Amino acid sequence: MLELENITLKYGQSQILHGISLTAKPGEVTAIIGTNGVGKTSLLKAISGRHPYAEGQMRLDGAVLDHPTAFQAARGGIAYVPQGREVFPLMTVMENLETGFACLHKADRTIPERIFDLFPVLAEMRHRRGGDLSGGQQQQLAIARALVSRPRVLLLDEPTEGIQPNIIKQIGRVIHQLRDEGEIAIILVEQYFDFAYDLAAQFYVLNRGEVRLNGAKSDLGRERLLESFAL
Ligand SMILES: Nc1ncnc2c1ncn2[C@@H]1O[C@H](COP(=O)(O)OP(=O)(O)OP(=O)(O)O)[C@@H](O)[C@H]1O
Repeated sequence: MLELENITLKYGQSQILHGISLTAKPGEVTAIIGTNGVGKTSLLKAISGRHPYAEGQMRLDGAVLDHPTAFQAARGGIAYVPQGREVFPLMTVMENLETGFACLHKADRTIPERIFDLFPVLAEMRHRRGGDLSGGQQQQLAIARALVSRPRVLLLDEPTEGIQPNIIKQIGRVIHQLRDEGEIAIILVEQYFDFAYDLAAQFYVLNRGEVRLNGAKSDLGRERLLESFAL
């Protein structure tokens, strides 16, 4: 379980996150929603060590992760699929997947076969260059690369952005499957409300770097979530 307590984050003098507390449990999707610029990506950057949080505490399965670097967060079991995917265009699909090895001990540096069960298209395209894949295929590759490190926490930043509807469905099915296996806590930042609503059990609605509303989907209900999301 990932726990954040009163996390703040600054870019220089400008404070972007103002005391975010959040819990994400294995076997559940926790959605972070909110309009543009409220701090969703910044929160994922804080969790993944891409940008250090200023104050607060982060714990994974009870152990404090004290201002981890990106490497330490990844080694600790936190995998990040960034907005825009960041696939290496000149490297093959296999080489892109192997970049997921960076945080692993040598003995663990294998690509689990199930990656290709989850994303059969990547098996077909394993020798193609990342830059030759469609946007949807690149998104699948970015998720697969994150899974190579066998994470306990998977951070997904707008996985549906700019993706065709049929691939969105496939990505949704994979997230369902990972969720139902019960091993990974999935944190989903998403602007596509129905996609998040279908997958997530817990919601955090951000506004100007603060949690405006949070709770279980079953308690909050669709109308209330939609209303707060739109504000
Ligand atoms: N590297 C940076 N330096 C300075 N300000 C930044 C930086 N990155 C983001 N910001 C600012 O921080 C605020 C929050 O940005 P962030 O990307 O976290 O929001 P978001 O909710 O993910 O938005 P979007 O949905 O558009 O991605 C914005 O005002 C943004 O301009």
